[in-house]
Amino acid sequence: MNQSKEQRILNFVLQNAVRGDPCSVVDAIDKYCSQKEWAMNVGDEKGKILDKTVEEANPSVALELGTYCGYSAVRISRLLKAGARLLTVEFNPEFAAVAKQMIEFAGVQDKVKLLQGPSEEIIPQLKKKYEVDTLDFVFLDHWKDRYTPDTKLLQECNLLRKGSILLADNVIFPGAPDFLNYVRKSPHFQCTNYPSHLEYMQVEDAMEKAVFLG
Ligand SMILES: Cc1ccc(Cc2cc(O)c(O)c(C(=O)NC/C=C/[C@H]3O[C@@H](n4cnc5c(N)ncnc54)[C@H](O)[C@@H]3O)c2)cc1
Ligand SMILES: [Mg+2]
Repeated sequence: MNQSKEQRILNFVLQNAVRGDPCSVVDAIDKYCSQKEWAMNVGDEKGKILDKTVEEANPSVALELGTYCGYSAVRISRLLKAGARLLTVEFNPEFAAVAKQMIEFAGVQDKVKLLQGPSEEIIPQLKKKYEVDTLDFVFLDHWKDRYTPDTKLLQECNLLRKGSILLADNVIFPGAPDFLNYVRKSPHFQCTNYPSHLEYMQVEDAMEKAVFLG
């Protein structure tokens, strides 16, 4: 059975990155996906915006929606302080299997918990099953039409506190117009837009930061 693109990306990392070195894993994925096969990782240009936002949040508990191959899970977790953790949600079993190996190779498995399943089912379980009180940082990078319902779900489940930072990828391309409309119109969020480009391309894209005001 021939390999998937995601397995080819993982193999390139296993052969070209340094075990236990998250930066070398991130660089290897960017190298492969910019030179060989495009893939929907957040990439290095938007990755730098992600880094700055994670450093601003300095989260004890972070959530990622849409693990895919684990690029941003490795990128985020390499910046977490001792004892902090990232919960990352992925419902495609093939992608979850690749991401699990990516996370272990990078050596960040003690900081990252990969939750396999749909975000709409997992979010309501975070408090009781995963011992979350509130989330300090949330990275949204899953199906774009899930950004708004899942943001509302995070609010309904009391998972956000004053100062919780949401960061959404792709608000220009592929676009998340209803999400932008929702957070920018809501009195509960203070929003900032960060223009950038689609990963590995010269296409306009942007990230949106939405700070929960309580
Ligand atoms: C053809 C084409 C390709 C790429 C683009 C440009 C482009 C650029 C980008 O940066 C992109 O992030 C995207 C994009 O579509 N991302 C969707 C990412 C989904 C991942 O998350 C998983 N997932 C999706 N919904 C859920 C859910 N509820 N619960 C749990 N996991 C979920 C999936 O299983 C995937 O692992 C697209 C435009 C057009
Ligand atoms: Mg994306």
